[in-house]
Amino acid sequence: MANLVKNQNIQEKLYSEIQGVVGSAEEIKEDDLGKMPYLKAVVSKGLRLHPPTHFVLPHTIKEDIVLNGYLIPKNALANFMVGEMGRDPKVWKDPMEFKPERFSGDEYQEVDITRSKEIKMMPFSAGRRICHGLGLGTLHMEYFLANSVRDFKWMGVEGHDVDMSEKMEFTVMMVTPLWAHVSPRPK
Ligand code: HEM
Repeated sequence: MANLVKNQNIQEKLYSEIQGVVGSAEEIKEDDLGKMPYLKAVVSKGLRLHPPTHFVLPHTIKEDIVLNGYLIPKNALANFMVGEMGRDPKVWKDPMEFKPERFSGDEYQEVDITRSKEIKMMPFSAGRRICHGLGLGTLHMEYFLANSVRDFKWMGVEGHDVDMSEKMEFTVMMVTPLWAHVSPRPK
């Protein structure tokens, strides 16, 4: 939401997509979400830059392996820097830019969320221990976002610039909570 408050053009593009799919229908249904590639791109972009957790759960190495010349011994504990992966300038051009277009169309297909082809970001982790709530979590994010943007316009508040700095708590939180004027959109 912070990125949509900061980038009103992206919020409006998202609103147009939602309007194009559901018009003035009372409720946005789960089936409608599948017809909204830009919505999915906005959610993916948010997860790439701001995964709720910057680490996965620790994993135990089952046998000695050599990775990039480094020995990772059996029984070592390994973790994955999920936050850093999504911001890696070797993988992502302008990594700190919030540009959902990057995930639209063919490129969106390319960055498959289950990471079966390649791993460029892994907010839900990857492989056998991938988050069991991936489907439910994604559905909730898309459903919440689509309904929040369809029914309300989210705008910044004077004197309260959107501050994207983060702090680590149980999950990663904003240092300065988001301030926004939320006004109903015309039906
Ligand atoms: C945006 C929402 C969510 C994100 C980003 C997320 C992310 C993650 C991550 C990174 C892991 C660690 C996986 C690993 O160790 O490799 C994980 C594990 C897990 N998540 Fe989620 N999660 C989300 C929502 C949910 C929800 C809604 C549920 C349940 C309804 C859930 C259930 C689980 C479970 C059971 C595990 C443990 C999997 C295992 O160790 O085998 N998650 N999640």
